[in-house]
Amino acid sequence: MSSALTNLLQTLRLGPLTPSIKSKPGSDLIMIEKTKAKLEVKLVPEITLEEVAHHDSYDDCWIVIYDRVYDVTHFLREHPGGDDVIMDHAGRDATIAFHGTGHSRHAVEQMRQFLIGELPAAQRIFRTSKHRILSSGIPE
Ligand code: HEM
Repeated sequence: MSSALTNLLQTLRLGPLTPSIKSKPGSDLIMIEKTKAKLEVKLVPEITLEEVAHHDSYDDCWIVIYDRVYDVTHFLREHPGGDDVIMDHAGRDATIAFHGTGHSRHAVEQMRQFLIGELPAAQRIFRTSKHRILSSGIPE
């Protein structure tokens, strides 16, 4: 762990991370792990809506959810809700459909592995250029 992260956690009075210790529900370690997860910001390239629109087929399927771009080509066949509902939004914004389905936290976590980019600031609806979330209920 970098000393900068150690210092930050100590400043937050969370103490140093101890990866070998298993966290128990309700323990401080859970808080430390959540803080650590928030600090791990994945840097992804900017991808415009125009570029996303080129990826609208079964063999090459990108969608936009909450201003982030996901390549779901290999997930289509595994999607519990079926491939057709995602294909309806291939190459386009699927936020309302995704949100309207009421996906579980598991689904939101699973989505992360397909992240390939985010919209440029001028095309974002939900997040500002500094990644501040503009509405509640949007996954970080
Ligand atoms: C990367 C994007 C997506 C991921 C990772 C994902 C994941 C999942 C998962 C794990 C489920 C099982 C139920 C749950 O845990 O919530 C599910 C169900 C479902 N999803 Fe998605 N999904 C994605 C995108 C979409 C989109 C764009 C739509 C568009 C409408 C959609 C529609 C549905 C529907 C209709 C169900 C079935 C709900 C039910 O039968 O109760 N999903 N999805």
